[in-house]
Amino acid sequence: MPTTDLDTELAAERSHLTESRAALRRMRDRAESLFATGDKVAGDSYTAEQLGRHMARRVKELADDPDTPLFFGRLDIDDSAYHVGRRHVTDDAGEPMVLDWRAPLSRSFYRASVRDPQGVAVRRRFGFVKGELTSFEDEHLDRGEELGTSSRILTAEIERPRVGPMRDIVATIQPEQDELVRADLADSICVQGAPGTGKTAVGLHRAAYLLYLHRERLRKSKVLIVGPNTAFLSYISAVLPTLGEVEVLQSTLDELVGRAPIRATDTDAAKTIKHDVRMAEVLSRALWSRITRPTEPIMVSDGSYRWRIDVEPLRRIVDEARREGLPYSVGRERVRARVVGLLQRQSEYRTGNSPSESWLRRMSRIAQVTEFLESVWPAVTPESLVAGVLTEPPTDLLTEEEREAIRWVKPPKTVKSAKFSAADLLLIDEAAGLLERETSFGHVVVDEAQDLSPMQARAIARRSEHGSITLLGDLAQGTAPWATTDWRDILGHLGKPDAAVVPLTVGFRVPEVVVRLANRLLPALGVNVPAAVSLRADGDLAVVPVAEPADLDAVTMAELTAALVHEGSVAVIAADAAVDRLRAHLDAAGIKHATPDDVDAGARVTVVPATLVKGLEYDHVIVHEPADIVAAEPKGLNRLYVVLTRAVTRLSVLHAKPLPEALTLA
Ligand SMILES: Nc1ncnc2c1ncn2[C@@H]1O[C@H](COP(=O)(O)OP(=O)(O)OP(=O)(O)O)[C@@H](O)[C@H]1O
Repeated sequence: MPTTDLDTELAAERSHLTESRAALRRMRDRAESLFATGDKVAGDSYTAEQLGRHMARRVKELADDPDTPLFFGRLDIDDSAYHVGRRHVTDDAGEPMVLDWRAPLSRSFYRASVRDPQGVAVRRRFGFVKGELTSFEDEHLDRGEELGTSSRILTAEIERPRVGPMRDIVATIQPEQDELVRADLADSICVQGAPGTGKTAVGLHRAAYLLYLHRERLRKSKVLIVGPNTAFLSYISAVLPTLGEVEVLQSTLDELVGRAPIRATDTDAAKTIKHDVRMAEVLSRALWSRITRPTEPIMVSDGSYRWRIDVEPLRRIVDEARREGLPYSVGRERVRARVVGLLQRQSEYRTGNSPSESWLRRMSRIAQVTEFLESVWPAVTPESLVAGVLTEPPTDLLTEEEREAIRWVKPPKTVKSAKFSAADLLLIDEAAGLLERETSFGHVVVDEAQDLSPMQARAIARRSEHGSITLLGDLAQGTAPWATTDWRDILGHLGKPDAAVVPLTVGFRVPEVVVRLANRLLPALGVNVPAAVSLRADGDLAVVPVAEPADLDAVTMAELTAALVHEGSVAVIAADAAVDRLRAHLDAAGIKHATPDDVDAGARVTVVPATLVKGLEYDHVIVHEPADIVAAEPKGLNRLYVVLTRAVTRLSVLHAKPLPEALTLA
C-alpha cells in the first residue's frame, strides 16, 4: 500500500508518543531514585517523612497507564505543536513534550473556535485503541473548519459500550462543560443539568483542575466529593486517580456526619421533621437557653489568701462572651479564662508577683471555678443536646403533633446508651457545629444535590464556610421527600446564596428516542427545568406490554438473555421489593450478576433497586414494571424519570400493569 501524507503524520505522532513514554519513564526513575535517597538528605525524621510522602505521591502521579495514550490532542500555535494529555511530560532538558490538560495553554484545546481561534491554527484529536494511536482528526480553525459535536472521535467516545467504573472525559470535554471545570476556585457554582449532560464528569474534572491550579493550598485545606450512596461513589471512584489525583476525600453525607453508629430507624414523619430547617433553631435555642445569669460570687482560698469575684463582674463576663457570638464551647472556655484572669489580677495585686503557669492551670480547674461554669454555662456534648431535645421536644417552633412524632417513646437511661437514627446523627452534627467550629474544606463538590434536605445542606455549609462549592443536580430527579424545586433554597442553606445556577442540556448518555420518552414525564414532575436534548441519534427503545402479570419475570429473563447478545453492560431496574426475587431468577438460570456497588466484579449484569440507580448508567436497561416503581414512594414519578434515563444504548420497558398516565401522553 502506498504511504500517504496521513500515514507519515500518524507515524510521526506515534514516535512522539513513544518518545514521550520514554521521557515519562525517566521522570519516574528520577523521582524514584530521589524517593530512595530522600531520608538520607533530609535533616530530621519529620522532614524525611514529609519528603517521603511527597515523593511517593510524585512517583504515583507519574505512573503510566499502557492502555491510555499520554496525549489525546494537539494544538498548532505559531508554527509550534503542543500535545495535550493527562499530565505534563518534559524531556531531559525540561522542555514540554506533553502539556497537562489543565495547563493554561491547554484551555484552547477545549475552547478555541472559528469565531475565537485563540491563536490556534489547527486542533488535532487522536483516536486510539488500547494505548496505541490509530487515527486523528484535524480542524483547521484558520481555514474556518470546525467539527463541534459532529467530531467522529467525540461520537465514538460517547457511543462506546460502558462496562465497569466511570471514565474520565478529558479528551472530549465540551466548551460549556470546560467553562464550569475551569471556573475560579473562589466561585461557587450550581449546575442544573438534565440526565447524562455530564454533571458528575464536570464536578470531578473541576476538582482535578482546582487541585492542579492551587496544589499547595488545597492539599492543606482539602477537596471533598459528596455523593448520594456507596454504589455511586464506587462507580465514580476511579476517575480522579486516573487524572493523577489520589488525595480527594469521597464520601456519602451519612458517612460525613456519622460520629456514631446508626442504631435506630425513624418513621417517615419523624424523619421529615428532623430534616426540617426548624430543627436548627430548636437545637440552637435548647443550647443557648442553658446559659443562666450568675447569682453567687466566686470565693477561692489559695494558701493564706482569699480571692473573691463579685456577681457583677461575673455577669459582665458572661454577657460579653455571649455577645461575641462564639461557638458555645469556645465561649465557655473564654468565660473560664476571664474568670481566671480576674483571680490572677487579684493575686498579682496582693503578692506583687506574676503567678506561675501551674497556678493558672490549677485555678482554671479549681472546684469553685468549675462549679460556677457548670451553673452558668454548663458543659454540653452534641449527643446530650440532641438527647435532651428528643426526650422532651420543646414547645416553641414545633406543633404538638410534630413533637410527638420525634419524641423518644422510651428515653434511654444515659446519653451513652442512646440509640440514634441516621437523621439523629445529622442533628448531632448540627449540635456539634453549635459547640465548636467545623474545619472547612477548600472546595466541596456535591453530586445529586437536588435531594439535600435543609439540615444536610447545613452540614455541608459548615464544612465549606471558608471554601467554595460545586453543586450538581437535576431538580427533575429529586426523589427525597424534601427535594427542592428551587435551587435558591438549597444555596441559601449552604451559605452560598449568590452562586450562579448554570444549565447543561446536551445529553451524552441517553439516545434521543429514550430521552423523548423520559421527557414526557417532565410536565408531571412539578419543576421548571430545561428538557434534555440528546447528542445521540442511535439507540433503541422497546415498550413491551405483558398480558399476564405472572409472566412478567419470565419476559424479563428472556429480554435479559437477548440483551446479552450485544456488547456492554445490562441492568435490570425494578422496584426495590422485586429485586431479591429477580436476583433469585438469575441465580437459578446460572447468570452471573453483581450488585451496583461492585463495579469491579466484572459481571455484565446488574440487578438494581430503583432507589439506588441515581447517577449510574448501563448500555442496556431493562425496566421491570414502571407502575410498581412509581407506587413505591411519594416521588415515584421522579424516580421513574431517573430510571428511564440510565440507558446508554437500549431501553426496554416491560409492564404488565398499565403504564403511568404521564408516560402514555404523546
Ligand atoms: N464531553 C463528554 N465527552 C464524552 N463523554 C461525556 C462527556 N460529557 C459526559 N459524557 C459521558 O456522558 C455520561 C453521563 O455523564 P454524567 O454521569 O457525568 O452525567 P450526569 O449529568 O451526572 O447524569 P445524571 O443526571 O444522570 O446523574 C457519562 O458516561 C460521561 O462519561
